[in-house]
Amino acid sequence: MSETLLVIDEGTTSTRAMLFAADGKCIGSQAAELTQHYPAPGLVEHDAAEIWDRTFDCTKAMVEKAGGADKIAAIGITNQRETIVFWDKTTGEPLTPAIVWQDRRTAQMCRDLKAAGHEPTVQARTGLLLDPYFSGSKIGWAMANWPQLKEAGDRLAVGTIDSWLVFKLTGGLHVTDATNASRTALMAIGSGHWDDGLIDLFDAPRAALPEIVDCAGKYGETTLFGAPIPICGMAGDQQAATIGQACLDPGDTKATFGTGAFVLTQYGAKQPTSKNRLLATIAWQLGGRRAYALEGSVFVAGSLIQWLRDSLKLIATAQDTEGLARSVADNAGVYLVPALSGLGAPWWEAEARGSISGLSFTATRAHVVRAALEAMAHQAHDLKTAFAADGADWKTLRIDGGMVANDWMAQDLADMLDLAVERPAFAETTALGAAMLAGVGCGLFKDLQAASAMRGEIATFEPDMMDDTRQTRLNGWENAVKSVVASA
Ligand SMILES: Nc1ncnc2c1ncn2[C@@H]1O[C@H](COP(=O)(O)OP(=O)(O)O)[C@@H](O)[C@H]1O
Ligand SMILES: O=P(O)(O)OC[C@H](O)CO
Repeated sequence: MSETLLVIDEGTTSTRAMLFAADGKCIGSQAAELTQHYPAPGLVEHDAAEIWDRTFDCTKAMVEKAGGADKIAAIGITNQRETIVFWDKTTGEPLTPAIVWQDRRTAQMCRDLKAAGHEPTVQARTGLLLDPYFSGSKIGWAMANWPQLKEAGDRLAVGTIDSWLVFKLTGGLHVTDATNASRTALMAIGSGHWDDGLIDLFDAPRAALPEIVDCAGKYGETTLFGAPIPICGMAGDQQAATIGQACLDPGDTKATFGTGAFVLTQYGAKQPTSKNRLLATIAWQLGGRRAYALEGSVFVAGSLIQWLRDSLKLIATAQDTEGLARSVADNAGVYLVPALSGLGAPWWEAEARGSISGLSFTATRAHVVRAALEAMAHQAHDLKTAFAADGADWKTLRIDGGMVANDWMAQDLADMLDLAVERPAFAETTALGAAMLAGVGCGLFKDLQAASAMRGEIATFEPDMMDDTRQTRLNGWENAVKSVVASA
């Protein structure tokens, strides 16, 4: 049997296909950018047809690189979560733009549902909060505002990106994995089934929803690339990174700094309940058994660096941030609160907007850029406090994502969190986690523990900061957050 695993990693800003050997070595990668559509302030859309076309091209390139479809043991899929696609089951064509996880169009709907007292029920059943981030309100909004969806009748299919890609790859299979389903606000995470009460609350079309399946197994196969290739692994990208970082034991914690930043602490078989506005989510489901995680979702991380580059033109490339941060001794009192699309955990203030404060004539471009990078550790510190209050103390933090190539930022995280921060030499942990799941699903590995041998070398950043320096920073951050968040 071939031991090569092909991963499709469909992220917010790009889609890629990668090839992995069973020892975790990455033997090929092909990526393509995705167009971000911003039709109005707060609205973010993708073209699902473009997502499929780019994904198909990247996958085809990797099948060719492997030497043909028969050289591939299995496909694993991982994806941006919560983003919702509507398509026609008979034509396989999207019926509307995809509404992206960052989209805030349902802020009012969520406020109204909250005012009507629904949040405690939503939180108890789904582990989530009433926020436009999750798919449920997006689905309800689309059903009410895009008439072609009701007109499609029983031809209508709804799903997150995993569902959409599996449908296209297999030519009709309509499934979603439990981790992606756990982000819709329509699934009861205790049972792993769609919840009729939540479906009614958001006015979602029950018959158009996919079947919920495990994160590993033989779901179906694709014949689009010559010989059939089985699809054997599926998980949302943050859950896949949790697996790729081998966070398999309760307490193990990872933080991914990509477009946003997402911290997940492995919780084991018991469903967590947060009293500190963190999320309870499914880490994976295997053999019908669920492992849970506590999650802190931060909406703006790498996108802040892109904004400094593209809108403020303070830097030419994201890499420039490291040299600029190092070029000054401290932040000169400048703090940046990156609430450019509201604040996520632990504040959940959809209406909050960003700030740069503490400016004096001493402040330079380097101080503002440094303040932007420091904001990552400040946000992580807020999460660490919230996780600890929920009984989940971090012992170390395993980091990944595009931003952590920045050594200065990795060290600042260790310093501000006062924790050892571990960075794998191979940073594509999301894809690695999907490869591990596909390996389990096709029988290459007996379980995730065995698959975790795919994880490679780790570099450790040890904390090296005086307590009073850390405290000064935290005080400055707290004041800056208070000025943009009513509840702080
Ligand atoms: N050296 C760097 N320092 C800071 N940020 C960086 C650096 N390199 C890349 N980034 C940021 O990382 C992000 C890309 O990370 P990635 O994990 O690929 O994102 P996603 O999976 O969300 O599309 C970009 O927003 C970019 O600005
Ligand atoms: O595509 P990413 O890596 O920014 O991840 C997006 C998250 O899944 C949103 O919840």
